[in-house]
Amino acid sequence: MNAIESRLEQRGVTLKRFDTPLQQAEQLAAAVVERLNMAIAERGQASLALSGGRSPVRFLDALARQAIDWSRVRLTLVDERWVPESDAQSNAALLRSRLAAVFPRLQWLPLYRGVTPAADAAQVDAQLADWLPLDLVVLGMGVDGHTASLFPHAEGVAEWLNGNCDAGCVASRAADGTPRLTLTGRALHSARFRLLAISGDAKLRTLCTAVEADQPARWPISAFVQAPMDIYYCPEDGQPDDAPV
Ligand SMILES: O=C1O[C@H](COP(=O)(O)O)[C@@H](O)[C@H](O)[C@H]1O
Repeated sequence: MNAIESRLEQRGVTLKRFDTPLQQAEQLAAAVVERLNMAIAERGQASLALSGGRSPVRFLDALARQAIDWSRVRLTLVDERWVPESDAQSNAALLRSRLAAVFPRLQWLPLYRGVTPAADAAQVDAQLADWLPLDLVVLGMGVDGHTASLFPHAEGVAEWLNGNCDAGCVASRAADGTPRLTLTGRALHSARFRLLAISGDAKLRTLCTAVEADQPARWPISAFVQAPMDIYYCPEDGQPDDAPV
């Protein structure tokens, strides 16, 4: 076992390595469905929060192929760019297009509402309260160590990373200052299970640094790398040909 695996083991987290992006995507989709089916069997429905960005395309395509009672699944995002779905940056648009085969059957809670970032976050927060604890959260991570839209050293981030944060959804900003909406520690820590998907050497190095440093305000991902969580890692960061750029 190498250094990162043993560090993660101390936190009760398992790192699963995959040789190809396709294997990683398919195994991640299978793990999601297993968790959703467990929740449906126990409580009659399942709640899921997914990440956006560039990385999840293959995973979303694999998820859309899964046979599960999608009408019992409540879906939201862990974060959103404050843009309408017509914008290429929209995480909601990514989910709607890659999950097109199952999307009409899901119960969908969008983050962007088009009022103001703060008003949208307050509206989502009120609706999300009924969904907590989420059954499953699938996180991604940027090379800078951000996860969801919880960015290093952002104003408010130390509080938002905390499980006792007042709100489950807040208005945040990306490193370039653009407005975002993000779930906070209140929603992400209380999830019954978390999966983290990362690809490429650079992200694995970030994860190692984040876990080693354990300074959540600098490396927001480190706040969530704790049980219950599995990490799905592939050294290759390949996107399918039809992935949005
Ligand atoms: O801004 C975002 O970044 C992270 C990582 O995105 P990726 O493009 O490197 O995959 C993502 O998890 C988050 O949902 C997204 O809005």
